[in-house]
Amino acid sequence: MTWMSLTACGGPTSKPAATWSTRTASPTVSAPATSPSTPAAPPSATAGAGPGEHAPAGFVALSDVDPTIMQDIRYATDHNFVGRPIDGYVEPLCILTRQAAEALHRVQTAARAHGYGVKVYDCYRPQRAVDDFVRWSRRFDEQKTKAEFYPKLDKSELFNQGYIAGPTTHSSGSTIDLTLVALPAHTQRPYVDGEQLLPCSAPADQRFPDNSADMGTGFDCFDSLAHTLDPRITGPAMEHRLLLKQLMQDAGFKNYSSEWWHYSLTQEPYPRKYFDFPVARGAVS
Ligand SMILES: C[C@@H](N)C(=O)N[C@H](C)C(=O)O
Ligand SMILES: [Zn+2]
Repeated sequence: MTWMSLTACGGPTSKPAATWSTRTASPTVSAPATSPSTPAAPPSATAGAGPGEHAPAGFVALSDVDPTIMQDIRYATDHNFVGRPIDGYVEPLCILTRQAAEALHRVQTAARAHGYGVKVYDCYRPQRAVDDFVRWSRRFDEQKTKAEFYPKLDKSELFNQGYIAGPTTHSSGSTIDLTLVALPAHTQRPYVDGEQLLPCSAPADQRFPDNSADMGTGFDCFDSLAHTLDPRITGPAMEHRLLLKQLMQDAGFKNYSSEWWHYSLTQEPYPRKYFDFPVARGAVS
């Protein structure tokens, strides 16, 4: 994907969506809070959900709350486990409930005292994106980025083993996938669609050169090495995971033990609501 997909807020990601309006409140889908779960019965949140929907009250663009938090919104790009932009990601943008965004701003302030900044990979995730993941998981011939994101796992296991959830708490707007970046942040080279892929579970100098602190694996590495407290992760990588965990817990977030990058606000304003408005500037303007 392009260089422009990795930005600090206030950069090129924050341009307004040009083509769609804000005519209705977003529908929600209520589904059992069984995250993560299997893809057997995807919710039908997309029914009647056109591209003109607006976020409910209380959703914000993270860049409006803290423009210093870096954003690398992978599902708006080719650099993710599917290998193309995902349905519903109109723009590479982090949208969150105001409570989650303000809590993340506190994390950013605390992280700076340790010499780090926060970088988000995913924030609010529309239900239509989850439905896209489910459809993709059933097409066994599509393995474009297996070599990087799930080199040791069969694709059919990704939902079963809890690496992808449907429904997901991301759709409630208070769950974030994120990492820490040592400051000053190094420039990260762009991912080029079709480039040779390196396994996310390889040592830091042998995987995609993300500018984040070494967390022991890359983001969305569907491998047991990504389990937050996996005992094979030691030294600086485990220290980075534990620092992120402490900073996030102090701000009211809880980690998902199978993914070092996945955190949910414990006191979230929309529990078990699965929204489906698009990820686009116009949804929160
Ligand atoms: C897909 C990954 N980034 C993630 O967020 N996984 C959890 C389990 C989810 O989908 O909720
Ligand atoms: Zn997540």
